[in-house]
Amino acid sequence: MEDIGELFDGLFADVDAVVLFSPSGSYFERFDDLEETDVVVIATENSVGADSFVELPLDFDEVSQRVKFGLEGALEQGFIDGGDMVVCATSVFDGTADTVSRVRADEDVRSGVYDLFANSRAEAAVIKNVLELVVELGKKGQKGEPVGALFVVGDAGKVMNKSRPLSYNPFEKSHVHVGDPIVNVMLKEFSRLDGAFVISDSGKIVSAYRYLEPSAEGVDIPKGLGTRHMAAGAVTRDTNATAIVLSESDGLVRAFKGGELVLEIDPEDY
Ligand SMILES: Nc1ncnc2c1ncn2[C@@H]1O[C@H](COP(=O)(O)OP(=O)(O)OP(=O)(O)O)[C@@H](O)[C@H]1O
Ligand SMILES: [Mn+2]
Repeated sequence: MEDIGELFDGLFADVDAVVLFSPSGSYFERFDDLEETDVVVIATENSVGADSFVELPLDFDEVSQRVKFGLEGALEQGFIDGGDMVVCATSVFDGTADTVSRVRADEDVRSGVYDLFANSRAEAAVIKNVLELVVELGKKGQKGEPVGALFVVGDAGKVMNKSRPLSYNPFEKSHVHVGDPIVNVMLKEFSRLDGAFVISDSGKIVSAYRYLEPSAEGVDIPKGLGTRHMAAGAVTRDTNATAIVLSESDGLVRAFKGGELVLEIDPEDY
């Protein structure tokens, strides 16, 4: 009779690399001297001191997103090669490695989500701060009401040139940055009004209430999304900005880069 290990042998056959998501130190050490198989660690911090390390900007709740982010990062940093067979160990339940996925790291896994953090014009921490703010706004709404919001992050000069004010800019001449708790309260308050927020590469709030007027020619966003999302997609094709959008109608948070939808998350999962 076969034992369970043999039955699952196929999962581990011909593996080029093992990817460990947020491993404990002792768990990591057991893998570290594997022969012929590379070990890559993906976590918010490299607390185990791995040589091959990809930084996770947030704990993706959905495993497929976590794995995509990790594999894109590992490909980008050259820890694995396109076409490699990879086994990922991650946690779905209580923080210990309880789930294994076998994935081929080809171009199909590239959704652009790693690229969003690592290769946006804006600093990765700024993207992360905006994403956190938008997720929080999506969870709680504003005064209990669902609210929509559009943040255009990075390449602010060009974004300002492709937009016009809908009202006076409350951030005119101020030097405040996203991520500051008081500023985040203000941003949430202003999100009830129309238009987009424009944020610089370093996180400075350049403007609220901007009406974006990018050329939407050739922008291909999923059907069913309205003008806010169209403007978000289009402005990221017309400039080097990244757009992060909270939908008032379906409550999801989406990010666009290079004219494409690269991330879609449900704030309730975070
Ligand atoms: N070009 C634009 N620039 C800035 N803001 C815009 C633009 N177009 C729409 N918006 C904002 O988006 C809001 C919602 O518009 P609309 O319902 O068409 O978008 P949507 O993509 O369906 O978004 P939602 O899912 O939040 O409803 C508008 O009230 C406006 O504040
Ligand atoms: Mn709408």
